Amino acid sequence: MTPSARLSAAIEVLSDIETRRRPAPDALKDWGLAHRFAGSKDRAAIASLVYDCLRRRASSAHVMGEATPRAILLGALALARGQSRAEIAALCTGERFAPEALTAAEAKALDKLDLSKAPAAVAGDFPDWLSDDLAAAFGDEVVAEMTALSARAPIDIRVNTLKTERMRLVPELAHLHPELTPHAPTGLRFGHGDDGRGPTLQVTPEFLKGLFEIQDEGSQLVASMTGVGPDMQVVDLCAGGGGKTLELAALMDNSGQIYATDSDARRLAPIHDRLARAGARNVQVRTPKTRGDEPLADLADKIDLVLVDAPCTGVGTWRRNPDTKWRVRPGALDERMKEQDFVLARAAKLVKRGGRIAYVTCSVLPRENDERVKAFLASNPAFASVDPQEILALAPDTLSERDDLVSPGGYGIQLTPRRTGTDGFFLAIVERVK
Ligand SMILES: C[S@@+](CC[C@H](N)C(=O)[O-])C[C@H]1O[C@@H](n2cnc3c(N)ncnc32)[C@H](O)[C@@H]1O
Repeated sequence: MTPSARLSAAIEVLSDIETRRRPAPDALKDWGLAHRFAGSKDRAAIASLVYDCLRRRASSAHVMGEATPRAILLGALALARGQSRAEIAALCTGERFAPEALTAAEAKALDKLDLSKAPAAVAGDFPDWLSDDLAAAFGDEVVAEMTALSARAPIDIRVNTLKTERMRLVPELAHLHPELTPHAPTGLRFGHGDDGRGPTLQVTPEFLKGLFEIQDEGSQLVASMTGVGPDMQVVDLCAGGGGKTLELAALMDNSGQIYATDSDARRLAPIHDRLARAGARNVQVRTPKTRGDEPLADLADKIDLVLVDAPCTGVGTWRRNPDTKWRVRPGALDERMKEQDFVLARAAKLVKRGGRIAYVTCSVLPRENDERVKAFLASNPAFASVDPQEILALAPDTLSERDDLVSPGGYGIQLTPRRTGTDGFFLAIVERVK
């Protein structure tokens, strides 16, 4: 397919997403099935275009003066990809499979790209109903922060120190052009090609041998800033597929004991293969037998550190999942907050005196972050908040002096794409003092 034909395909997929309110992955899959001539490179390039459009949906519609799929695509080529009006005009020729030529009004809009009068939710590309939450998180910086959260994310990996070292893996992956992550000491970063595709790391022999995991640098950092260390008794209470469990095992150098569980046995299932591949040997997986089963009852009052990698809206991962930002509803936030309170209460039962709970979300919303910690402390007088400065002291040198990372409510640390070049992650630590 020509680059122009890919634009037409992206417009088709966007129309499907808009008119039938479909999740982007489903619409893209259906398009691929209906257009079997399109190769994998075409499909990836079209997906990348569609995701760029979703990243900048509101601002693109604003600069173009209308919210049609075509207008959003044209605006996103300029705003997300930095293409000039002339470059866009050269693709939109109206010939064969190319989109129609630019109208005079479209050409003018692309020359101006005027966002000066756009409200914050439009300029920062987020749903209007989150305006108050995001203003509470970022104040005057909301547009700058949310624009950074609307950009494309790099692909990060965590080198598995149970099997190798970062500088040993670099030459093995040299053909994929890795760079060192700026902060995480065992991370490597990969960029995207011009068509928006990143390297397919999962098929490399190094991945299959368990030498690395795909994990955003922010996720790597928060796990390392929990203060986890060798010989501890640790619970990973919301282990999911085990992304952070694997990192905890590496940080503990396979010593001590990690108990990994999740209320959803299906989400937990892949952890077994991942642990085996990574060579993690200090992890006991506790799978709930029935809904509401407590597979950790024997661990009450025994644990040094409980990691609560809580279910959340995932606002901090919008760079990777731009579709979800237009789909998340207020009811979902309310639901996640209830779950967060529930898992924190569950964690409290496990911690021994002097032990800690590390509360993590991939969100930037104070209602899921500082406010949950505050509510927890109000109903659990045996716990006290650990000073964020103490958490920062556990961070790599590049971050340990960064007072700007303290969260707006003062209970934890907030990473964001703009501040740290990572996904948006929150970490707070509470200690059982009585
Ligand atoms: C952010 S995800 C975990 C991601 C995982 N830690 C990782 O690094 O790959 C949150 C998880 O919390 C789980 N969860 C939700 N409610 C829970 C509860 N009450 N107890 C334990 N896990 C829960 C969800 O099933 C989901 O897998």
